Formats: sequence, C-alpha cells, structure tokens
Amino acid sequence: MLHTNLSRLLASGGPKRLISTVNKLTTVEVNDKTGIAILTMNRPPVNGLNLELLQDLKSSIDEIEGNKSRGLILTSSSPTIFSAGLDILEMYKPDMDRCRAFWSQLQETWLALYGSSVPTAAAINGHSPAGGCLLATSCEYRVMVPKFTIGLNETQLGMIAPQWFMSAFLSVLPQREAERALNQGRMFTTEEALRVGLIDETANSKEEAIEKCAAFIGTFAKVNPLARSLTKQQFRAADLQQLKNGRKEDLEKFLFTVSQPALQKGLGIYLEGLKKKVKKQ
Ligand SMILES: CCCCC/C=C\CCC/C=C/CC(=O)SCCNC(=O)CCNC(=O)[C@H](O)C(C)(C)COP(=O)(O)OP(=O)(O)OC[C@H]1O[C@@H](n2cnc3c(N)ncnc32)[C@H](O)[C@@H]1OP(=O)(O)O
Repeated sequence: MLHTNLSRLLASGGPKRLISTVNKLTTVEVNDKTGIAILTMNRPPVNGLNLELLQDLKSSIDEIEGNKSRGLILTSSSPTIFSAGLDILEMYKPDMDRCRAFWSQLQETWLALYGSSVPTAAAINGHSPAGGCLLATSCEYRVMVPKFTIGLNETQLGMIAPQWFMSAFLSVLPQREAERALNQGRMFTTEEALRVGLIDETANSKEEAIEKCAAFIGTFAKVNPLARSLTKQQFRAADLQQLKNGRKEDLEKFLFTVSQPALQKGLGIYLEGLKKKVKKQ
C-alpha cells in the first residue's frame, strides 16, 4: 500500500524538484517525497544514441548515484520513441577518432547503467530497437506502452550484437528465446514482449508506466540498501567484468567492423530506406 501511494504521488506530478538541467540531452528530476529520479532522454527526433547523448546519460547516471536517489527510472521525452538505438550516422562514413570516442562512451555508459547501485527501471514509452533495447534490458524492470516494438535487430542491419548486448538480453530472456530472437533480429510488439518476458508489465500511458516502475522500486523500501545493491552487483559481476577485461579488444573489433566496405554499403542502403519511408508519408 505504501509503495502504491508513493508511486501514485510520483506519477500524479506531486511535489517534484528539478535537480538538474545541466545536460543538454537528458534531464533528471528527483521527487522530493519518494526520492526516485526520473532520467529522461531528449534528443529529437528519435533519441539516436550519439556520442553526446551517451555522455549526458553517463553523467546523469553518475549524478543519480551521487545524490542518494532511491531509484532510477529511464524514459524518453518523445511520445513515440524510447530510443532508436545507436545513431547510425556515428557509424556511417565515420571519422575514426570520433568513432573510437563514441564506442568507448557506449561501453562506459553501459557499465554505469547495468552496474548501477540503485534500483533501475525503464518506462518504455515508444519504439526501442537495438541500442534502445540494450538500455531497457540493462535496467532491472521494464514497463512498456502498447503498439510499439522492442528488440535487438542488429542482424537485420548486417551487424553482430557484441557479447555485452547479449549479456543484458540474457539477463532477461531464457537462452533459447534470446538466441533465436538475436539470430532473427526480431522486433517484438509490446504484447509479444510481455508474453516472452522481455518486459515485465504493460501500461496505457507514459505516466502509468512511470507509476508502475516506481511501484517496482518501492518493493525495495524495506530492504537494506547495501545488501540489495551488493546482491545486484554479484549477479551482474561476471557480465561487467567480461567487458571491463575485454574493452580494448571490443573497441578494436567495432572499429574493424565499421571500416568494412560491405558494412558501409549496407548502412547506406538502410539509411536510405529510413529516409524514403519519411518521404512516402
Ligand atoms: C563480435 C564483434 C562485434 C563488434 C561490433 C560490431 C558492430 C557493432 C554493433 C552495432 C550495434 C548496433 C546497435 C544499434 O543500435 S544500430 C541502430 C539500430 N536502429 C534501428 O534500426 C532503428 C532505425 N529506425 C527506425 O526503425 C525508425 O526510425 C523508428 C525508431 C521506428 C522511428 O520511426 P519513425 O517515428 O517513423 O521515425 P523515422 O523513421 O521517420 O525517423 C526520423 C528520422 O530519424 C532518422 N533515424 C531513425 N533511426 C535512426 C538511427 N538509429 N540512427 C540515425 N538516424 C535515425 C531517420 O532516418 C529520419 O531522419 P530524417 O528525418 O533525416 O529523414
């Protein structure tokens, strides 16, 4: 009951204090009463994860870790897109120095989110392909609004999701389901995602999704925070360590992959397809 009241207060727009507007592409709002932070991505039109958005996400996660928030809810300011995943323009005909900084920042941001000491939840209020799905599956709980899609579609782009994308996916889905979905590059509708367990709940609106995420975070109200966070970290330690140990190799593999002419050609065709779709409407 206490948890429900807390979450209602949060969602009803109860007393909220904007504690950070420092970052250009993210905002953090901490509710004074509940202590839960809402981290909102705001990079129109599709929250494409470019270097700057990844930097802002990392610094917002650090801020939430530092200000003793009771939990983190990740969401988007767009009414239809949670995140379109990695900004393909960071990988298409890239400047290699920037590309290096981009991938290193993606690693850094993932380590911070997946390894966060506070309870994390994603209020998925729009489409969430690839890198968007990575962000959502790196959280501990997912609530999604109907009529959108989520999944790791990398193979559809002729790309291979790195091992740590798979780790986050596997922390949510059974191996058999995860392997098949990744091989197919399958995008799940909200209803399908609920059926396989890729999301935990559905909600009819962003506000309701945030309320349900807050209720999840509220379930830890009476649990010792240190015991909870150390337990979470033990569960995630092997996945985190695997990337920490292999960061350099992972970066080199990425740079090698994006410099392949066949991949560049595929990305060009994919981008063209996205643009043609816009013109048809
Ligand atoms: C083992 C070794 C491995 C080593 C590593 C190797 C490889 C690296 C692995 C790479 C991993 C990649 C993960 C990714 O995240 S790749 C990105 C995947 N994302 C997508 O496929 C999403 C594509 N977008 C869409 O499907 C749709 O845009 C949508 C998100 C469903 C939204 O649809 P809608 O609302 O209709 O919007 P538009 O389609 O009209 O888009 C508006 C605008 O935005 C541009 N855009 C969309 N998505 C992206 C993107 N991801 N990056 C850059 N730009 C994007 C789109 O082109 C439109 O632009 P214009 O307005 O200029 O036309």
